[in-house]
Amino acid sequence: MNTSNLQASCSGRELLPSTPSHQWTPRRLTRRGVRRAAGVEQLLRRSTTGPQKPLHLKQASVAAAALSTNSVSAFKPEPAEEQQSVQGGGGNNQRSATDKVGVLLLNLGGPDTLDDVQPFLYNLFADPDIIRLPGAIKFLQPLLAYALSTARAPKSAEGYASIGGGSPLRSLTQKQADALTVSLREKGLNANVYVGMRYWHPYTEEALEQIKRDNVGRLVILPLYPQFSISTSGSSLRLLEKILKEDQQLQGLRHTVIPSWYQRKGYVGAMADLICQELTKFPDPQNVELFFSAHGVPKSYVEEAGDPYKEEMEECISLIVAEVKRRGYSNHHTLAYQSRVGPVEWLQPYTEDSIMELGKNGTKSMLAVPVSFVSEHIETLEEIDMEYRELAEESGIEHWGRVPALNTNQLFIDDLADAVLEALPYVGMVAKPSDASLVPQGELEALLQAYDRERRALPSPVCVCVCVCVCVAETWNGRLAMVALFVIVTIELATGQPILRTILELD
Ligand SMILES: C=CC1=C(C)c2cc3[nH]c(cc4nc(cc5[nH]c(cc1n2)c(C)c5CCC(=O)O)C(CCC(=O)O)=C4C)c(C)c3C=C
Ligand SMILES: [Fe+2]
Repeated sequence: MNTSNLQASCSGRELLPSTPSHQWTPRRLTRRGVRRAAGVEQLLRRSTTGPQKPLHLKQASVAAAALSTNSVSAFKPEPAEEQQSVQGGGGNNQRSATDKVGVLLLNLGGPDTLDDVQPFLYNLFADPDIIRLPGAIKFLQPLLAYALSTARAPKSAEGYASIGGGSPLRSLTQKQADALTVSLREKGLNANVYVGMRYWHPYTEEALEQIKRDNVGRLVILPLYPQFSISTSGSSLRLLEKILKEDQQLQGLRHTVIPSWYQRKGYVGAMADLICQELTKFPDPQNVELFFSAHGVPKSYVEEAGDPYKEEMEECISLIVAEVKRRGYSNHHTLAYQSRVGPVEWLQPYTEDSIMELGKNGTKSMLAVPVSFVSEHIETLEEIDMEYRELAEESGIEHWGRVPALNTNQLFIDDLADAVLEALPYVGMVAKPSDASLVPQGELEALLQAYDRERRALPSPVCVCVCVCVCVAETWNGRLAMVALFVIVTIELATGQPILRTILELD
């Protein structure tokens, strides 16, 4: 496919040439294009001034939506090794015709055994996108992560023990990768699919080592989270950015990111299929509450840092509900947020409160629909299937069901394959799909910048609770907090008393 073919197949889009890694300097902008690009800057600048709608990130996903509406037939991949990619004008692109294609699936990871639970939790709490400390005490993060992971490990391990002694995430994600490889091959693309986990094996670093060994030249990066959150896809992309920057060999690797994909027809359709299948198991399918339960994030992520997660989640639910309705079910539905950690406020309503409220108001049948994750994991198998089910029964709900995770659902996997094929022409390029889609798709740094400025304003849940316990002051005194935190952790480590656990209400 040459440039003109590509532009024809992506009608309405202006494609910009590849730029040197991590520099977004669109060179072939039209006058109108320049105005539009300025618009991106304006959006980003606007976003630093306070808690507003995260338009810029919204548009990252609109860009993805625009890509995703491109039918596969518009992009006809050539057979395997003869794949032609776009000659976008950049020097690097000259190599693209026979470059090996890789797909990197990003996911959270989970402990394989009970012994892995504490070190897994350590990795999680050591992530500055999960716990943000003010600059002056950043150096304490490893110590804090150690204290928190040690305090939480027994409770977490109990949960993992109840689902078979470890997380099923590793094997399920590998199965998804295998299924995606097959689906891509059936669609004409011979690609290697890699799994890169954020907090456990196989780590993202391990995946990238393999990518180097395999001499991959074009990489499509696909976080396995349908909706974008700073704490999930954002964290993985930030790590990737760091690795790509530091590794000489990887700097030649051209890539593109699919930031979120909750709006894709295949994903929405597969979710609607599963919901309708489960509804038929109830005595009165039309009178079942559709109870969407999403993993929560601290409220400040959305309201202060501009995380688009809530907005994308709400849009996702409305698309699924509309699809379910098209199939003849007009059931009432609720969206609630689960898996809160620590004492700060998370997105509301909380799942447990909603279940009790619905029960109190006379709901007798409930179908739980997990939506923020596409594999079974501890929060579906333990939290929903055990804890919330029990709570529902205690709240007077007589009929209970749960929609299974998509795992390797064929419609879903084929849709992911289509998403990869549609993204492939954008590898190493910056795409400006339409007036409504201004955020560059091509470079990690450009994508990350879309949230980075606001992320700096992100208050840490831990910072907040330490504030409450130590100084109960209106203003944050960094030095005092640093000393206090250090003292607490030291006393806890010395005495074995769970001071932090008590403060953070981790039980
Ligand atoms: C979209 C999904 C997820 C978001 C958003 C998210 C944010 C988030 N999570 C924590 C803390 C923990 N998460 C834990 C496990 C876990 N989290 C997700 C998904 C999201 N997290 C999954 C799929 C899993 C399970 C992995 C598995 O092994 O099956 C855990 C460990 C388990 C436990 O102890 O409960 C913690 C802790 C925070 C603080 C956060 C946002 C800031
Ligand atoms: Fe989580």
